[in-house]
Amino acid sequence: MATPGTQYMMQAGLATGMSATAGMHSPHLRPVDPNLNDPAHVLPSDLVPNSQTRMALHGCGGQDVLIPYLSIGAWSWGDKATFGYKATRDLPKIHAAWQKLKSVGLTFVDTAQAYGDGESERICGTLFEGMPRDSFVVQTKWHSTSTIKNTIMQASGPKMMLQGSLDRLGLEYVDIYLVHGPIHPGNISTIAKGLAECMESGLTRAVGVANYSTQEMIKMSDELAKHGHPLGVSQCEYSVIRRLPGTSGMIRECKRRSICFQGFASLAGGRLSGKYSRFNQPGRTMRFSSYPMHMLEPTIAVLKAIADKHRVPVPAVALNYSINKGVVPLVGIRNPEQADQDMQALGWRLTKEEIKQIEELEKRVQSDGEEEGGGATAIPRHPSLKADDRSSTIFPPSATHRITMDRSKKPAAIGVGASLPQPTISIQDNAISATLPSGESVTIQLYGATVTSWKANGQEQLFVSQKAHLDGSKPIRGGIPLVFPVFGPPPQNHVTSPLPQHGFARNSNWEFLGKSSSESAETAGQAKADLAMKLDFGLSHTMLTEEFRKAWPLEFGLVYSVTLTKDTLETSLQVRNEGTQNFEFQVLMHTYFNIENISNVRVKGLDSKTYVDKTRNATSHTETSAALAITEETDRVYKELDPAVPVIISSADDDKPIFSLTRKALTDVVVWNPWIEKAKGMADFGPDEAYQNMLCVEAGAVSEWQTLEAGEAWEGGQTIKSRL
Ligand SMILES: O=P(O)(O)OC[C@H]1O[C@H](O)[C@H](O)[C@@H](O)[C@@H]1O
Repeated sequence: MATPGTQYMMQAGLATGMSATAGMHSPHLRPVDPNLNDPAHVLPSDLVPNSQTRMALHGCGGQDVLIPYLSIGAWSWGDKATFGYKATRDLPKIHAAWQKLKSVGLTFVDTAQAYGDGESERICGTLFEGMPRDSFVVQTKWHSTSTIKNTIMQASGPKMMLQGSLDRLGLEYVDIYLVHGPIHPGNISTIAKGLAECMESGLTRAVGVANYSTQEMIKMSDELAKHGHPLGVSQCEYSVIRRLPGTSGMIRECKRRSICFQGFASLAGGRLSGKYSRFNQPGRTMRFSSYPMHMLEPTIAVLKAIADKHRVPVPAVALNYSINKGVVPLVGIRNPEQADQDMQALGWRLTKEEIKQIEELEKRVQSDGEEEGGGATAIPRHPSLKADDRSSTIFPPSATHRITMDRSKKPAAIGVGASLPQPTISIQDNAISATLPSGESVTIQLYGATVTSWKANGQEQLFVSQKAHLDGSKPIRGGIPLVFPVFGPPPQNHVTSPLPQHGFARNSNWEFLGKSSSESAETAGQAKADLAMKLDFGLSHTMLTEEFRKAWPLEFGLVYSVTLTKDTLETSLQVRNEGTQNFEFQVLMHTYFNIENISNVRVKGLDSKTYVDKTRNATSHTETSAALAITEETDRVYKELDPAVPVIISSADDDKPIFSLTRKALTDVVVWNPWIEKAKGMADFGPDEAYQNMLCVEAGAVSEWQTLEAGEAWEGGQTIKSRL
């Protein structure tokens, strides 16, 4: 079985505006530097592929997989969330389209475990029935997200999941098996091992990657080579209006390594099919390259003029362009009419002048922040896997990138499911907000991945200073700043010495990696699947400012997950060492709790614990109070706590708990209140008396250093319950 809800994950990625080649999608134009244009990878000029022509793609044991120059995209088959699939209406049309395609020899289907939660693969199975096995080529994809299954299975994940795909397809082997995105829990060498096993056990003839950056693709190619296997395919978004894999050199690198480059969303979600206009916009779920149609009018006019000249339909011109550029285009086909149009992409070639005409236009339509072609919408990249030049797609190019969605064009919060009330997510001013149907909500700034609001029971649970800077100029005073890789002022003569207080995580721009609603339910215990939402954020060394990178020149990947359930807020951090040397770090979740009055709360669960009192020259003491009252400046690091035993902020009046805090792998708890003088002294703290309305109880691993070996990962987190 495919993981239930994966289609909603994919849909959520689309709904949040993530784009296939530029992370968050913006309709703002930003021309591509024409000097980046690299024609070196074009299809040899003497080759005019028709529907019978085959390309050799490198597979296991020196055997080639022969594929047509055009692939049929099967995402829409069975997918309700994005394509509104209805079996009674759509299945007969798919079968009719298949008959047409089959009759001309176009029998190369691209599907995935995630499409329609496995339904696409099942439909493919019905198409292949009775066909000789060598008369079609099927490519499917391992849904490589960090699910519990994938995490536990590591290298055996791909094979195990491929078995499920084969069951749905009704086949003994697939021709090509791709990793759907670089978001797998294991590192690339682990996944390469898994892919090698898939080939060696005869379950697939070739393997490939989708949505990888060039560097990741190279790494996978090198890792597979260690097992004696080639990387056969690299797949990213590519179309007339999204040529980044070409301009960035990715396709050239594919050519150099004899990797078949495939481009998905070849018609930009139907925008290049000629059937839409500014008066007839495509549906909101068609979010690949979702430029407003009026912006594409000049492009479509040129495509149309060329189409008329060659007496072919507009989509055939767009697809022919991809083929000319050395790309095997994938095109979603749902009915015989589309099959008819798209198959006309073959058997002729655009002239050089026509290509130039299209490219002149294309330069005007490129979107913001784009680099090269990895990172699909549905499968955002995993920062811990980044080992390169940030030349990927989900991570925009500049370390100071922001979501720059035009507010007027920005989608409102969009439900991610169809029937039951579902959580919603929205994007506002560089922040992601999630709201549960029951009303609880959370907001996370991309700056620092700082949680700045958590509303439960109709009340704000977190304190944020009225003078806090939310513009990225300073760490945010309030909410839950994340402290990494050093707590407090860094020690002298240490690798962290050049860093500012509390490190760089709270003052770096993070990437939103996507959401899931099914996984979080398991971690949240009682919460139902549709009543929990997990939002993932990523930061890797390549995303740091130059200054931070210099100050801490280690290769790392962080994934910070914020999970909202009806009763809890959970934050957890995964730290991965992506380099070749060990490193040390400290981490802390610096939660500012919103309280009515400091004199009316007590902190419990610290009794008999040793603490370092930072207000008394960092001397050590033992806590004697079972219910600690805060009556002065307090700055203590309590050590060696059992993470499973809650630290509780309770009411002094009736002893009732207000917040409880349990932890995972975080054995220290810092209690901090600046009190009167310090509060006045902090420029970003206000109003002065607000010290009475906040208390920081911070879960961390700060009294010692955590050592992380090369290639290893560490994970820790906290779960907060409020107004119990
Ligand atoms: O002002 P910041 O750098 O945000 O630090 C705020 C506080 O964080 C922690 O609670 C430390 O224990 C305190 O010593 C520090 O004053």
